[in-house]
Parts: sequence; structure tokens; C-alpha cells
Amino acid sequence: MKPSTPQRPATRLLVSLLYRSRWALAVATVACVVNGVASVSLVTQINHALTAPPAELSGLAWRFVALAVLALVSRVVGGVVFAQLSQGTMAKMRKHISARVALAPFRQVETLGAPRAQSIVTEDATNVSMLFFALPNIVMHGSIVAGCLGYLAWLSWPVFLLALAVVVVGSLGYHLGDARALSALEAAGAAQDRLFAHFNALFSGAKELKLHRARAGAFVGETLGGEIDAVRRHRTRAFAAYAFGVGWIVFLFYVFLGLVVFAPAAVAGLDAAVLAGYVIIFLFMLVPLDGLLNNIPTLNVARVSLARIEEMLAELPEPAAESSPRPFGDGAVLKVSGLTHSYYREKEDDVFQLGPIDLELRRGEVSFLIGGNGSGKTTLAKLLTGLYAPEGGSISLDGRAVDEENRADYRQLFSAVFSDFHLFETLVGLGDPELDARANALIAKLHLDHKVKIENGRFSTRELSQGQRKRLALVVAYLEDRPFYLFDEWAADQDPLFKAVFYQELLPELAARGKAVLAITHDDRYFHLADHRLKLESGKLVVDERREAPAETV
Ligand SMILES: Nc1ncnc2c1ncn2[C@@H]1O[C@H](COP(=O)(O)OP(=O)(O)OP(=O)(O)O)[C@@H](O)[C@H]1O
Repeated sequence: MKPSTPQRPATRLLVSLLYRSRWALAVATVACVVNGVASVSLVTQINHALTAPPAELSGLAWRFVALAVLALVSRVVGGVVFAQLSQGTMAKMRKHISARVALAPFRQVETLGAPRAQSIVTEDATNVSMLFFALPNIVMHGSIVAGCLGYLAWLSWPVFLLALAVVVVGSLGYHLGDARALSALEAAGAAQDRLFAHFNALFSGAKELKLHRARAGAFVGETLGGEIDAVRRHRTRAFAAYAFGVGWIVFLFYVFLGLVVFAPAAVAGLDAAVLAGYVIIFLFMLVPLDGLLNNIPTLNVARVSLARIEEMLAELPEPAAESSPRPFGDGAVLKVSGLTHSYYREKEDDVFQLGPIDLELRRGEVSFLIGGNGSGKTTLAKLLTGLYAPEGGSISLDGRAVDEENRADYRQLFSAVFSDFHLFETLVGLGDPELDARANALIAKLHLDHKVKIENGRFSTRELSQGQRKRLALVVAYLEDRPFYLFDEWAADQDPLFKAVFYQELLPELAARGKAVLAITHDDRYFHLADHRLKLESGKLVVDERREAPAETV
């Protein structure tokens, strides 16, 4: 993973976010200002009413009511627009990131990993949405502070210069804390990614944790607990740095105030007659200054999150066109020449090399791919189905090469059930009664009709055994009716009876329907049924024989 640089603001995303929301932001900020003015005016009206003669009271009361309504409306408008902005931004970011992950090359999705993506889609998107609560406050309070400084400059240049010096010295101190806070926030982000991985393990490893008290204790207490504490520590460090920064600036203002009030002689050109004026401005300025400084951490947390989002998006290349101008036909022969792929395993400093591989898959044929664990069968299947782009060599269909431009289309020729398949809740084509009927017929054929059925394109349950769920995955693949079928150790979790159905009935049936079937298998009892046998050993294809070819034992 590249080191991120939160100090460099995620400018592009930030600017585009703000630009796209400029009108809503303007409305919300104006509503905030109107609310501030109305609230202050309400207080002045009350003040006035306390000493006003009774004849003026009814006029004051009407003005009071009007101001109260204005304060109410502006507060509601501001609150609603900010809520829309922040929630809208969060939703947009989540959709954008999800779409980019969905369109990214499969290898990149594998490398990125779910925990980091989850952490970014949840925590970081929320942090960015908070920007919309902080920004108007920063603008509002910042402009009051700037206005006060301007007024000071008009009143007295020396006092203004002194105030400016305080602002510069204070900002430098704040900036030092800010740099520390940003690096702590970045470290918190990295710890948060690891935390999500551990949270996932809490569920995927629930059985193992339940069966081993010591492991559960060590995992929850040290691994997971350690990461929770790491996030807490880094975030606390960041916010403590901001607390020091705010304290430092406010302290400098008190020093300044003390200097002007108690040692006016120290400030050249200070007019004692307008001293009270300065003091009032300083005191008035303290509240918005505090508000301004307190909102900067939210802005910086959002900046760090935006940088993390940008970094992740940069790792997922811009999606290529999803369909080429000339889609593939069904194709009769899939030819592979000199195909290679390598995995670099950082932790072991080791490379797994698959290939170079040459082979052919033909429609109407059942091919079995065998080989020991780790020999590269699944990797070859990912290359054949177009999930991985080959590092070397080529794949072609009826002589037409598969390339970057048409790979997404090429993938649509395959129906696959991988060993780590995912069963979605619904079929594609919801609400089609004909599809429901075909699916239910297949479910009956796979002896699952007493357990589950399809209603409106939805499985009535997915609470099934692993072998049963795999049968449902097979139903989904059958319904897709693509020209190429891949089964990665599909029969591994089936009972002997069903293994026989799979190898002796289902696969030949698919081949008879003109499909090219590739089954990765360890079931040597059924090897003799294959039309085409392939064997991998340590990434090399050591057997490639067809039924009609001279006998060679596999
Ligand atoms: N995502 C990955 N990153 C790094 N190395 C990987 C990755 N996936 C697989 N490998 C390595 O590539 C090699 C081949 O893995 P592959 O899954 O293709 O084997 P396989 O023949 O399907 O094994 P099995 O029969 O156990 O399913 C293994 O040594 C494995 O460690």
C-alpha cells in the first residue's frame, strides 16, 4: 500500500464536492447568518422591552414575534439543507465508491480487500459528510473574526498589527499541532482498516472462537482490542493536539488583551480613549474565534478521509468501457497460447508462476482440470473466464483475440460456480413467472424442492447447508444459459449420490446442449467420463489429452 499523504489535501474531490453543492451550501450559510442575526435581535428586543414605556410594547411584541418566526424558519431551513447536504454527500460517495469497486478489474478488487473498502465506505464517508456541518461554521465565524480585525485596523493600526502578530504566532503554534494531528489521523485510518478486518474475523471465525476459549480471549483482548485501542490512541492524540492548539491561540489573545488593558504604554500609538472599544472587540472576537478553531478539526478529519478515499480510488483504475462495439458471438473454440500469470507473495518474498499454458476448450465437450492443492487450477480458471488479464500469452475465441477492450464482453460468455461462490438473494429478472417456473423445475431436479423455492425471482430461504447452497448456485448458473461453464470443485461438498448425478447426468447434459464445460475436480473416480483431461503441477500443464487421443494415464 502506498503511504498516504493527508497533508496534501484531497483537493480534487473536495473542490468538486463543494462546487456541486455550492447553491445548497450558500442557502444553508445564508440561513445560518439570518438565524444568528435574528437570535441577536431577539435579545436586543427583550432588552429594549424591559425598559420601554408601555405604549411601545405592542410594537415591540410584533417585532419579537416576527423575529422569532424568522429565527425558527432560518434554523429549520439551515438544519434541513445541511442534513440533506451531508447525507446526500455520504450517499453519493458510497454509491461512487461501490460502483468503482464493482467496475474495477477483479485482481484489483482482490488486492484491495473488503475491510479497507468497508472502512472507507462507512467511517470515511461519514467523516466527509461532517464537512458540511463544519464548513458553514468556519465561514461564518471566520468572517466575523476577519471583520473584527478589519474594524481594529480602522480603529488603530498599531493595535491591529499587534493583533495580527498574535494571529500569526498563534497560527504557527496551531499549525505545529495540526501537522501532528494529521499524522495521528492518518495512523487512525490505517488502524481502522485493520480493525474492520478483525471485526470480519469475529463473524467468519465465530466457530473457531467459540471452540477455543484461549484463542477467543487472545483475539478479542489483544488482536481486536489492541486495534480498537490503537484507533482510540491515535484519535485522542489528534484531538488533544487540536485542544492544545485552540488553548494556545486563546491564551495568546488573553496575553494581547492583558497587554492592551494593563500595559497600554507598551503599544505605541495606543489611544487610551478608545481602549474600551478595543476590549469589547477582543472579547466579542473570542467566541467566534473559539467556534472557528473548534470546527477546524472536523474539516481536517474530513480532509484525511478524502485523501484516503482518493488514494483508494486511484488504486482502482478508471473503469474501461463495459461493452465493446463488437460483442463476441457464442464461439466454438477457445484457444489459449503461452498464457502466464504470477502472484508475488510479499510476506514470503516468493512468486507463484502459472504457465506458459497452451490449451483448447471446445463447445460440446466436458473438460476436467485436475492437480494438487496450490497447483494453479483456480488461477487458470480466473484467467480463462477473463477475471484476470493474462500477464503473457493470449486467449482467443474462434480466432478473435481477447483484449482489454473486449474482456468485459468476453466474461459474459461464462457461467461459473467458484468454490468460494456467492449466492445472491435474487435471480436476475425479478417478477418473471416463466423464470420462476424454470428455476423451480431445476430446483426439483436438484432434489431441493422440499427445502427452497423461487418466488418472484427470490429464494424462499438461503439458510441451507453448504452443499445445498452450491446446488442453488448451480441453478443460477443453469438459468444464465451461457456457452461456457466453469465449476470449481463443485461436487466437493455433495453426497456420493449427487456427485454421480453431477458427473454422469448434469455435465453430459450441458455438453449435449453444446456448452463447453470445464470442471475443476479432485474426484478421480469420474476422470474417465471427461472428453478432455487437463492436469496442472506447480503451475505447469503436464497433461492435456482428449478422449480420442492415444491413452495416457492421468
Ligand atoms: N490472491 C492470491 N495472492 C497471492 N497468491 C495467491 C493468490 N491466490 C492463489 N495464490 C497462490 O497461487 C498458487 C495457486 O493457487 P490456486 O488457488 O490457483 O491453486 P489451486 O490449484 O486452485 O488449489 P486448490 O486445489 O487448493 O484450490 C498457490 O500457491 C497460492 O498460494
